[in-house]
Amino acid sequence: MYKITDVLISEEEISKKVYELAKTIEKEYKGEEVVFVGILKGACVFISDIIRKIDLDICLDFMAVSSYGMSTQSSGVVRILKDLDSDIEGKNVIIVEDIIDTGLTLSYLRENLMARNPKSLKICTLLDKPERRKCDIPVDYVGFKIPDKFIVGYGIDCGEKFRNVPYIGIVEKQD
Ligand SMILES: O=P(O)(O)OC[C@H]1O[C@H](OP(=O)(O)OP(=O)(O)O)[C@H](O)[C@@H]1O
Ligand code: HPA
Repeated sequence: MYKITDVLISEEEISKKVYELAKTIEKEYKGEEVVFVGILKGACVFISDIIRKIDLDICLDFMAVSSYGMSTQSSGVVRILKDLDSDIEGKNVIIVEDIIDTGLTLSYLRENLMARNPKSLKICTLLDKPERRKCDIPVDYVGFKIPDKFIVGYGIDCGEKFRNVPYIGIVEKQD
């Protein structure tokens, strides 16, 4: 059984960072349309919060992928469970992720979306765990760099639990 043993990032810190990221993106895309692609399920809370702070013409779309299943280890195999509803050819696209860990999910998604010929493709993640990276991936907007701990909350799960926790917590296995 997994339990939250510590708070890593508080609700207030998240909210401040989400606002900062939103304003950076808003400035960089002034006068342009942007398609925000949320990666389900983990990014559902982050994308809902960030788009409401961005004053631009935006479209919202989602992809659902899974590489962790019910475990705390990436399977390394990324499965698309739901594809985009819209065509992104010629569009500015920002992939919105909750966390980059090994980088395998984003590396697969980036290649997959680049093949659809967007005008531009950038990556925005709330959390980045650089110590665990298995492949190089350019990340344009990062909220927090975090240590190599398994974390949950703010949309992020462990075995489908803890997504509704409003802060980022560290989980550990308890007997
Ligand atoms: O960098 P990586 O090691 O590939 O890990 C990052 C991915 O893992 C999590 O998704 P998960 O497969 O757990 O699905 P979920 O978002 O539905 O929880 C997370 O939301 C990222 O998409
Ligand atoms: O630390 C994590 N927690 C939950 N899901 C994850 N997927 C990749 N890393 C993590």
